[in-house]
Amino acid sequence: MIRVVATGTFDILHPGHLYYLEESRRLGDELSVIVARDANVKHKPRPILPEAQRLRMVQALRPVDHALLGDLHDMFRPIAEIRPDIITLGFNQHFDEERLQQKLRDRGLDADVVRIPGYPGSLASSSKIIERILNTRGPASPNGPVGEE
Ligand SMILES: Cc1cc2nc3c(=O)[nH]c(=O)nc-3n(C[C@H](O)[C@H](O)[C@H](O)COP(=O)(O)O)c2cc1C
Ligand SMILES: Nc1ncnc2c1ncn2[C@@H]1O[C@H](COP(=O)(O)OP(=O)(O)OP(=O)(O)O)[C@@H](O)[C@H]1O
Repeated sequence: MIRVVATGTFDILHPGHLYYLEESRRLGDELSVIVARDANVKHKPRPILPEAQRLRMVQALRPVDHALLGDLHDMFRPIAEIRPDIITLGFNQHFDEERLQQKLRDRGLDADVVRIPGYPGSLASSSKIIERILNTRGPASPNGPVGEE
């Protein structure tokens, strides 16, 4: 039984998320997904959707066997509980594979870290979808919010 763990924020789902999770699941027999806590998303604007909603949607995706909210303080705690054989990183996740692998070893965890490539498409990105909404429906757009002068 090969256990795989994937991680991410998953704010506003798109085909890039699905591709990352499908490719992660293909590497093993069981895929667990750790969804980032609202309070821990500090490297970019806070998610639009609250963590419980992001979790519920990830849980419903076909490649996903289990989904859980991450720990608030220690990112290695869920990993220590799941004990995966493989941890996948998405193409734009800001972790260095070797440093992460070393930190895992330091904690007595011997998962392999595998980088999954990107899925093409200008709207395969939560931030690009938000940008498009603002450009096409925001107050300054030609189709700005209905009912506003
Ligand atoms: C091995 C690993 C474990 C993680 N565990 C947690 C966690 O327990 N709690 C959490 O809030 N974020 C955790 N994260 C971070 C997020 O799930 C996510 O990867 C990070 O916020 C980068 O988000 P993005 O790629 O969605 O932008 C973990 C990331 C990795 C690589
Ligand atoms: N187009 C894509 N192709 C492959 N993997 C992707 C793609 N978009 C996101 N992922 C992966 O899905 C996981 C969750 O991504 P995340 O929630 O950061 O979405 P995002 O669309 O990259 O967000 P943002 O645009 O705000 O950076 C990460 O591992 C990320 O690398």
